[in-house]
Amino acid sequence: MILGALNTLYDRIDLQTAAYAIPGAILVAHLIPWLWDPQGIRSYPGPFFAKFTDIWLGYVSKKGHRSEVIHEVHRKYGPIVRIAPNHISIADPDALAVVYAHGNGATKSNFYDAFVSIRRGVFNVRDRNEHTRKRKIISHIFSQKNVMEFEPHIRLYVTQLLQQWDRLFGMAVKGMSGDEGESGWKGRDGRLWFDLLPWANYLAFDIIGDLAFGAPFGMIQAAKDVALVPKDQQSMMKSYGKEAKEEEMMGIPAVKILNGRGEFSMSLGSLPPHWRPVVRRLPGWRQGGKDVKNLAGIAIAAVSKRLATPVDRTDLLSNLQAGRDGDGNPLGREELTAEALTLLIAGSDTTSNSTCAILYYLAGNRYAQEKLHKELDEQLGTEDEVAATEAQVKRLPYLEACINEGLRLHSTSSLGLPRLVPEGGMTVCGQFFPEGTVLSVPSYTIHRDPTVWGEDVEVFRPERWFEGDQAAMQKTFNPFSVGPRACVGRNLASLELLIIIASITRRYDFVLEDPDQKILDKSPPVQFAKLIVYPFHLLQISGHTAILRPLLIVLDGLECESEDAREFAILRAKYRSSIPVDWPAETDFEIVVRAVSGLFIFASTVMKDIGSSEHANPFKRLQRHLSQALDLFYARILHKIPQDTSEALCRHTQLRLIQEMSMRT
Ligand code: HEM
Repeated sequence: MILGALNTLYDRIDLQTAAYAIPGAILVAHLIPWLWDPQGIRSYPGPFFAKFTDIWLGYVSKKGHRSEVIHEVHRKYGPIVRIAPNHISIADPDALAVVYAHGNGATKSNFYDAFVSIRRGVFNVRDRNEHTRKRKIISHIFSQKNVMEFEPHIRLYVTQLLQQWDRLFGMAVKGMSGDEGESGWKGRDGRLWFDLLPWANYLAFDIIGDLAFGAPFGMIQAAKDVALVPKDQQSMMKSYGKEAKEEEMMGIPAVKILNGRGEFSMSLGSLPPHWRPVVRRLPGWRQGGKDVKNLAGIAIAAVSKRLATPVDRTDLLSNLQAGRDGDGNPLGREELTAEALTLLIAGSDTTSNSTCAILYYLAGNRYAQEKLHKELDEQLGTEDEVAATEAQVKRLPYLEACINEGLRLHSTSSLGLPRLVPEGGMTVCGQFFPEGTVLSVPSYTIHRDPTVWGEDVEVFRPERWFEGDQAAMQKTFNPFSVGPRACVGRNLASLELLIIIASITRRYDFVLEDPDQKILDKSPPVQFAKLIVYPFHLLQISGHTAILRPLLIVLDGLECESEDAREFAILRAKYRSSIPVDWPAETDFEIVVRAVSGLFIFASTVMKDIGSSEHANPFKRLQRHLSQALDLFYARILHKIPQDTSEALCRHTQLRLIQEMSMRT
């Protein structure tokens, strides 16, 4: 019947009429709501197309730079802008406490429907009562006490990761290269070069796999993005408790799929719900739909494996199983799987992207990285434990400032999280918004508000966390969101970041391959940085702390006014942490002589050690530092001793040092 009607219509309408009628109808369909203006928001400025259609926001989201574009829109039009026909973005820190407040009646908007797979989980459930029930079960899992029990597991995987890097480093300094990690690794200039993002993903997936399902995905050990999914998801869910056969499973790239799914859901969620079934079938979107399904498969396989082989410890899944709904009933298998999937998604790429962002900024900022090295060396001591412990990292102000500064510049959820105004409307920053309006506060933009953070908002400068208006900064800093839908895994995420960043920075020095390379603010971000990694704990390696004494005296003599000297101040502090504190401060001639000879002995001894070990590369760094130290030493100290003596001393020391070094290189 419908076909018949369409045929009749087709016969009656000629192509020319259709060419006018179709765009005309589309225009009218968009113009009427704008003229009618049911929410009374027509007066708010914003991009022209965004006033009439959701396509603008959908397009911007699909392109992957939503937060940056919205930021530019705010710079152009001011703090309150219309970014879709029914969506107002408010870039004002004061709005956070209203839009996301406890008890304000606002719910998540239909944006979150695009993130549902299997069934709604705590992240994408929109009904308030349903959310309260789920949240009660889940927040218990993430109590500070429970999170502390996870600490050894986090450290285990950080250790595995660093052992892998050490192994690759050993080969890289011999000039080798390999294909472990998504884009492989190579040795160049005696250093190890690789892309950090895949490794950060392996780490995050293995940690969350262990915490959630009692076993890691094994990505670090395999150095590969791979997870098992069932070929038939439904039947596997029905047979939970039975061990799956090998032929029922297949391997898929989990990280790739997670990223694809994030991009897909983000852009689909920005479109009106009635368009989504059509749009998801379009060529650029079909793969995203498959990713959503495959991702669910990862959770199904992991839950199935875990239920078939129970582990003798508490993990998130056992906590979920112990949870009860309002009537005292346990979660059904679908709900259990949906929540496990939520934790897998929420706890993996968030942590890995944050890790990458923080290390990216540290890699691009020598001063901050050295300062962090210093704090870690001083506080963590000289023990050669690979992964730092919670007790070691919990009160390190500079480490915390580096993490906060990284999260300020690069929050993984930097877009404004959309909330639906409840019955009765909502007044935000003096403006009234009626029921049904969608409001959001973009973290990306408020994290760059110069009135809060200062004029250098784009600069990674951890020091800002010790200056300025602390209350304003704390109020504006929003990486984990606020209110009833704030991140439930925040305690866990913070602990992970502290241990990961401390352990990596303490052990390695890293730089960007291309210093001008910008971090991309895609959500989720794509790969952005290469790291150079090499162990810097020369002194711990050498174990010759006694010989360090004269070296310190030399370094102590240096004044710290120039950039070079600042680096030496950091170096000195680092070395000092390995040495007994009862040192004479004098720099008389005797001591200078001892210092220079000590420097020489130190250098040659360390070089002997290093030269005979596989760590040939740190030697180069030491060599650079020592020759710089000597240059500065000559320039600034030697004028204090008789010239002929100093010249003889210089020549003698320099010559022997150079000879020794050239023998070793
Ligand atoms: C650096 C790491 C992390 C960041 C930056 C982060 C950030 C956030 C943000 C901004 C939200 C609010 C999302 C929204 O309203 O749409 C959120 C929610 C959530 N996060 Fe995290 N998160 C991190 C790590 C984790 C971890 C490790 C877990 C657990 C394993 C986790 C579990 C959750 C859950 C379950 C929710 C939904 C809470 C609810 O709606 O009640 N997150 N997270």
